[in-house]
Amino acid sequence: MTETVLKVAGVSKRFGGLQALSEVGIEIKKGQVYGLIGPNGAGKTTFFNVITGLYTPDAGSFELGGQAYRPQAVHQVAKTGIARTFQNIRLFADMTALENVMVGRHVRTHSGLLGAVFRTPGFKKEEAEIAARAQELLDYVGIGKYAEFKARTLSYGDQRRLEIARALATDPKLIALDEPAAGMNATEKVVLRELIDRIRNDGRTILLIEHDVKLVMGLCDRVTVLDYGKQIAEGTPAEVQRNEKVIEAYLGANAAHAH
Ligand SMILES: Nc1ncnc2c1ncn2[C@@H]1O[C@H](COP(=O)(O)OP(=O)(O)OP(=O)(O)O)[C@@H](O)[C@H]1O
Repeated sequence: MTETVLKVAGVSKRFGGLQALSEVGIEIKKGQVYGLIGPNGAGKTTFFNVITGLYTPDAGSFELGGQAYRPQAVHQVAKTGIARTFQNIRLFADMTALENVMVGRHVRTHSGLLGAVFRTPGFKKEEAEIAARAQELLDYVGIGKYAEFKARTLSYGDQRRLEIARALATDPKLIALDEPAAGMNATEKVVLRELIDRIRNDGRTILLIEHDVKLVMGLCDRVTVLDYGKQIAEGTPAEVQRNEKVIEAYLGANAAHAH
């Protein structure tokens, strides 16, 4: 049996009078790409924010790599082993690409603040190792030649890849990508798809929110569909595509957009 990486059950979250999530649960196996889709406002980002510690849930149980965890704070969740990217890119704009990835790696280092302040030999050795690893990750996502460029000078697609490199730097059990294809052109999307495929084939496990249904259907092993905070379908892409509730939710959303 394949190992379960993330198992969450009964996640609920209310904002005032709005039930943003009602008892949502997913189980992601090692090596899977798991998709989270649904019309605008369905609760996808809220669900991401809950499992990564940005929002406190009203209810829910959480297990990562077979260990219960409480998603209380973003840095704790990162240490537990979930790394994420954001819908609105969050890089250190004036730091270089390499430095941005090095920051991600510091989640797993030991020298600490005093080592950094006094620049101890242990710290310097560790820094050199971190820089080398960061460069490897930049090469891996295909932007190695921009290592010394400031993050803000990179193209949109390259910034998204840089975010992925930074997430990988934490050696996560699960990498959570929040709309990685947003704002990308067709060519960039093809490259992104290849990258996500490669990350999976290298043994990583990925949770993906994505609006581009074609990308999700082509890439994901399993998909959960949310609508108004409720999980209306779960299964393989082929299964959810022919689910009546899913068809209705999307047709309804399209009809709403038309007005
Ligand atoms: N911090 C918040 N305070 C109040 N309401 C919120 C908050 N965050 C989200 N919501 C509401 O919860 C609902 C779900 O929003 P969410 O952003 O999770 O949806 P989504 O599926 O990610 O949508 P999109 O595809 O547009 O990003 C929406 O009605 C939204 O307005």
